[in-house]
Amino acid sequence: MSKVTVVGAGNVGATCANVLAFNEVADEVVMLDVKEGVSEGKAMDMMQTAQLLGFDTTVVGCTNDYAKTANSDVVVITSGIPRKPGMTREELIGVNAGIVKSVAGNILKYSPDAIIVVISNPMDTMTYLSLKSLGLPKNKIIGMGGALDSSRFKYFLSQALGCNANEVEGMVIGGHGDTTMIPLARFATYKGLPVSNFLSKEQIDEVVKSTMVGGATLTGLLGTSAWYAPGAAGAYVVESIIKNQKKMIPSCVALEGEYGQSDICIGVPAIIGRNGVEKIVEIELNAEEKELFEKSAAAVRKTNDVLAEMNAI
Ligand SMILES: NC(=O)c1ccc[n+]([C@@H]2O[C@H](COP(=O)([O-])OP(=O)(O)OC[C@H]3O[C@@H](n4cnc5c(N)ncnc54)[C@H](O)[C@@H]3O)[C@@H](O)[C@H]2O)c1
Ligand SMILES: O=C(O)C[C@H](O)C(=O)O
Repeated sequence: MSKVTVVGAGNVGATCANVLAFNEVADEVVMLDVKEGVSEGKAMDMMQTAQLLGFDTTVVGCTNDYAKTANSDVVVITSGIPRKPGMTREELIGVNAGIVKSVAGNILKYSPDAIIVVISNPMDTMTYLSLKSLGLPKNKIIGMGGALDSSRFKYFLSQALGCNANEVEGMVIGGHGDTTMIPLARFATYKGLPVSNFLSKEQIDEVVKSTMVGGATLTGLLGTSAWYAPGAAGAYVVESIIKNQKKMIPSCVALEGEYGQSDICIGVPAIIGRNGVEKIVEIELNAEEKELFEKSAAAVRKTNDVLAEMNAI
């Protein structure tokens, strides 16, 4: 019997729960929100698709009732405010730090063994906050950003290549921010061949730029931030945990010396399985990529420093 809780039944949380149910990733999916009746309503709506779509997962909604989340194997935290056009993710820290900290504490009371997947923004800092405030082993806290950013990278590459996105491989590491993401173009491939065989430097630079502001572009179009790919990316990480798939997923994890960094949570390739972060994969970065990674880590640290100023850690 596997159980996943999604906290925050807004755009991202409900989409994540829907994908988890549709793909029968877990036997039970619980959605929890502070808004009276919203989780219950969305859960009922999803359950009314079960016969149409043919899934057997049970979806349960609740209003702030953490007892219903008890003994979850994985808990996904999406609670908090999204940005509006023109804002950065970092500007959300003032409101979201308090929400994420209290949610994470409540979750731990009922599911002490759960693996926690943090989605709320600014995600790298919210992951660091969860790690520091919960005192859990570092393998149990995973920030989701790299799965989404890599998916966007592959999308933009496929558009430039004029090919099927499923034939493209690529990874984005670093922070989940408009200026901190590092799409690793040097390692990106189309059918196993370096994309530089097919695209000019200018085209690749354009893809990198579009990827980095992928979230901001959608926020401009939608008036709030995106949810289909973010929700699906959250479910993709959860599936690798629940089914012990041990996929290599660029994820925000605690570093202790890897990539020359310590006391930080930031995006690097990691093997994600039943124990959460099973292994951090160290890839050989060149001088330019190393410099970008150091700059990205410095920016993430600067946002983490705000947590102390707020007395959140
Ligand atoms: N890491 C990523 O890749 C990524 C991707 C997309 C969105 N996000 C972030 O995810 C968060 C949610 O985005 P969204 O579009 O779903 O927003 P949303 O406003 O649609 O949903 C957020 C939900 O959280 C709920 N909530 C607020 N406080 C709560 C609490 N204490 N307990 C439980 N629920 C609470 C709200 O009632 C709301 O329903 C934002 O911070 C956004 O920036 C991150
Ligand atoms: O862009 C945002 O603020 C939401 C999210 O981090 C995203 O990348 O879609």
